[in-house]
Amino acid sequence: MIVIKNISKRFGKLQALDHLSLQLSRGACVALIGPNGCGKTTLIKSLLGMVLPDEGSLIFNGQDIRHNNEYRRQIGYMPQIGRYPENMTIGQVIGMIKGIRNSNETPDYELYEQFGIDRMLHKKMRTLSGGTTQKVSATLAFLFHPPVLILDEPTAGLDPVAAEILKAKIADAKNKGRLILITSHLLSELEGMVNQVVFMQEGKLLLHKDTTELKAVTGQKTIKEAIVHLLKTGAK
Ligand SMILES: Nc1ncnc2c1ncn2[C@@H]1O[C@H](COP(=O)(O)OP(=O)(O)OP(=O)(O)O)[C@@H](O)[C@H]1O
Repeated sequence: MIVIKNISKRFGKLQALDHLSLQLSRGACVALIGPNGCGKTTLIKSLLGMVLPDEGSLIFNGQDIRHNNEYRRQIGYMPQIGRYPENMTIGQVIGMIKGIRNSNETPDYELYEQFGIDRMLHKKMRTLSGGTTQKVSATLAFLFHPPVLILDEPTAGLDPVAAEILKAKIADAKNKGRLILITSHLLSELEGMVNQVVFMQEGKLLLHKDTTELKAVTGQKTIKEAIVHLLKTGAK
């Protein structure tokens, strides 16, 4: 579904992505992990067309994304920090996004209902807490039934009840065969949610493995233990 071929991106002297290749298929729920500054967000932004790689190509459903903007309609994106027009209310933001989308399809209002967004529609974006902004971002990411979801630290800042609601929604999307890419530093949160791990370091892909295989080759029980083991032994 997504084929990343040998992409590199420099910011001045800094090599944020370094000849990275990766294939992601439908039904995969992938944890994108690695130390701060290793290039995870740059990779995500490249997939979204927000960062232009210096070299390499990104193929979405067989088409190079440079020649086709339409592919973006198929991706639901939840940014780490959602930025919205601050004087608009939640209701106006949701209405605006639906207007831009201009689709006859019935939106997915499950998160909207579960997060109680209907009771907060009048609130201005600038007055929202970080967690409420995250709820709006999550609602928008899932609103149009996207076959691909890119979630940047999705549960960071959410209260435990909201985090469980979102995790159940991610599990449901996974069961429906969507492709889901999640970045998180909370490795224990990813346990039971993801079925593949992509580990990046200094802009390079260090490993891409099924979670069962990762645990088997490292002899560890959890993703967290397996990654710590790999980092200590330097093995791949
Ligand atoms: N627009 C930019 N201009 C200059 N440098 C940038 C820019 N965007 C990212 N970088 C640099 O590229 C490197 C990779 O950043 P990126 O945000 O992709 O890392 P990350 O893995 O998402 O980090 P974190 O885990 O902290 O979110 C960092 O050193 C960052 O400072």
